[in-house]
Amino acid sequence: MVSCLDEKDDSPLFEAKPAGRERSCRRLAIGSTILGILLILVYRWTHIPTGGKLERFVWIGMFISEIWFGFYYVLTQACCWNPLYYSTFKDRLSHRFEKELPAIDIFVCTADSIMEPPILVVNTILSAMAMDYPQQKLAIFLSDDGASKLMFYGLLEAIEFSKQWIPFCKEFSIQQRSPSAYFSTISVENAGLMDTNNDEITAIRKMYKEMEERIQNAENKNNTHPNHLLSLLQRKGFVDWKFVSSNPNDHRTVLQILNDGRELEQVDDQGSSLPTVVYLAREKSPNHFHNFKAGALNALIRVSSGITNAPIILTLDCDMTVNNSEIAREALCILMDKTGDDVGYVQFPQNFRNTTKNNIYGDFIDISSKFDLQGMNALGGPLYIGTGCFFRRCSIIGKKYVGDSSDLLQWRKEGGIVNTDERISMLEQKSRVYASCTYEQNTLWGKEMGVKYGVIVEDALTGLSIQCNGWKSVWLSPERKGLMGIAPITLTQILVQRKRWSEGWFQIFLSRYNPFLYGNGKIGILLQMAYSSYYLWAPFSVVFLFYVLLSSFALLKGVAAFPQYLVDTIWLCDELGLLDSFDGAIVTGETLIGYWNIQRGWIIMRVVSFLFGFIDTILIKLGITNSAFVVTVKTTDEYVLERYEKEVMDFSPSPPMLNILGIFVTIELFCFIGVIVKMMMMRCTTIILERLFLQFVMNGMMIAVNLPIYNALFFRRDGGSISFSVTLNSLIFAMFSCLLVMFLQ
Ligand SMILES: O=c1ccn([C@@H]2O[C@H](COP(=O)(O)OP(=O)(O)O[C@H]3O[C@H](CO)[C@@H](O)[C@H](O)[C@H]3O)[C@@H](O)[C@H]2O)c(=O)[nH]1
Ligand SMILES: [Mn+2]
Repeated sequence: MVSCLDEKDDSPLFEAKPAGRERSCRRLAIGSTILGILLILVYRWTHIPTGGKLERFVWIGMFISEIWFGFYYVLTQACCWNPLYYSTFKDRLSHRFEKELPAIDIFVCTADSIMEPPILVVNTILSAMAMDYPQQKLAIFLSDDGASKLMFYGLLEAIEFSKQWIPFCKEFSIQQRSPSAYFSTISVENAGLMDTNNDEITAIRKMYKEMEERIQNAENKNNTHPNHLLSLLQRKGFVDWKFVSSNPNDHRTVLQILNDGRELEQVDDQGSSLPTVVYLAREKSPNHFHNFKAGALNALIRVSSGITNAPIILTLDCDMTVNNSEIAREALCILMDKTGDDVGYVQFPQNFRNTTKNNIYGDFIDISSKFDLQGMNALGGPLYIGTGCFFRRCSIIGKKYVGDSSDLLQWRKEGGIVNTDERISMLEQKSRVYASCTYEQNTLWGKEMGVKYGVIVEDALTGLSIQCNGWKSVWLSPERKGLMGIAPITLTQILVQRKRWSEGWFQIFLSRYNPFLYGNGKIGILLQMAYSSYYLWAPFSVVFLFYVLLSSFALLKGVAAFPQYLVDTIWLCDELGLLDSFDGAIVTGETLIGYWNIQRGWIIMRVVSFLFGFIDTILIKLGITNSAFVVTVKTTDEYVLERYEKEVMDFSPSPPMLNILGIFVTIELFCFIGVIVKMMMMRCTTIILERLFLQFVMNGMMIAVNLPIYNALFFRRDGGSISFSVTLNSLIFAMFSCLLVMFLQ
């Protein structure tokens, strides 16, 4: 390795490597698949049946769906065309810039102290405070849309604990800077460390446990606060809290600078300064619409600009803890390099610390990350995915890109310094207006400035508009995972989350921000395609349902939906996602069962989440409903957790939207049974099988892949199964529609 001192001062801080051989292989695969698709479409076109009406209808229906699938396939492959991998040289960064590293404002959003318990958020905050970075240059801004006193109290506890935690992390070079995550992995990861420093670890662990207990007690009994915090509480006072009723949606702004990193009033055990910590619950009133997380982020952008105004902003969800202590340095290698001047944000992947071995809900996020989002690097860069993203303040505020390379150093001088003349309370006073309900009236906030309003996936829309303002973005995936969050652990949680995503994305597609229109001339066509492949999840569901049901009903009727050629098997499998992402699954280290689960995951998402996302989007367009940001639950009861750990699918609490899944799988089952009965009665197995082979296989596969759903519908009796009313509805509706089809002429 070259020593730092030998480096010339303009040696690059990062490197972007195209994938050589891999790229050729992918292109070959894409090319041949597209060729296959075209051949199939030509075959469909030239072989439209001339006979019965029903035969024609089925054939043309399948044909139209396949045109869509083919089109969609092309969209998705834009990402795979030219993978580009970034790597960084952190030693060069510290050699050259250690003293001038820019200040960073870290935004953590939370919304509900029941669904997102304070101890979880406290861990996120501690992990960010303890990052490997000059602590006096860090500022944590917590936005609490739940306006919870408990959360506020948790934040005070976090500051106290950080005085021991930060020096501890530094002394032992701990990577995992969330205490709870660290203590749960410690025995495995740091066995050696354990031996020699047992005492210190035991002591800090005990301290953490006590804090955890105090926070939990406060939750349970609304307890009084422990002595060592009383003085702090008295001094800071719950001034603002006096005006907060129990209603989190109707209160004035609560803004408190709990620690000012530059004042050195609070230091850690080693005498070093702590990061600045600010609590914000923006003003809420029933007369104003608050734009969910987007509104919270914009309030944070403004409030922080009055306090620290750091040139770099990191956004974190309340469950995203720092897992790689050097992420800030990783990101700055890109943002501070002179060739990175046009990079508006650096996005880290979302990783989860609670995944199970076989990916029980078949979540495809990992595969998306490794392929699609990674693949966007060469096209201009990935979407912003809401968490784990380092922005230049000016890119997110929305100043048009001017290409001035000195920008970052300039801000560094301005940012990160509180005017010492201003007392903290004056500063609070001044900044409070930025978080008021009315501040944004008649401004460009949410439109041209800051995080964009109007859709419930503020992240995707904001990323797109930053791109369209001329910035690039980078997907950075260091070997040691940057951040770790909590993945949904029941089917309902994941269904609700994916419905929100598919709905928000489709809203973007139908809005004036449609990437093909809005991005026209601003971002490349491949990037427009890549983004659209996500934005079209919702309508995909409709075609998917139509295709699968048409083929199954046709099977029941004895009408052929496919020609009798083997080549279609491959095509068919591809479309059903049965071969979908096999290479992806292998590369991301999925087990075979995990791969199988991913196939089910896609089916369930399409049948339920994306379908409801689609319907809701249409209703919103028609002005019939409004969308809401339903927060993903991040707590759990012990039975749910037990099922999750055993990898048993959990359908509780069986929400009404499960009806559609039940009906779908039951129809599939009835069609399959129907055709078998028919074969036995008519003794014409071979004829039926010959003509309808592919449909038969497809139907059979659907049933095989969905076995856990049948189990929950008809056999399971535990708390995680599907409720009886859903089972009943499924049977009735499926029976009714199969009978209807059978008597159709
Ligand atoms: O009115 C709200 C609603 C949500 N949140 C916060 O937003 C974050 C994300 O919410 P979560 O329920 O965890 O949603 P996910 O689906 O897991 O989030 C993904 O998708 C969201 C967009 O739908 C992005 O905002 C997130 O960053 C991204 O991780 C959480 O910290 C919430 O506390 C708010 O601050 N205010
Ligand atoms: Mn989340």
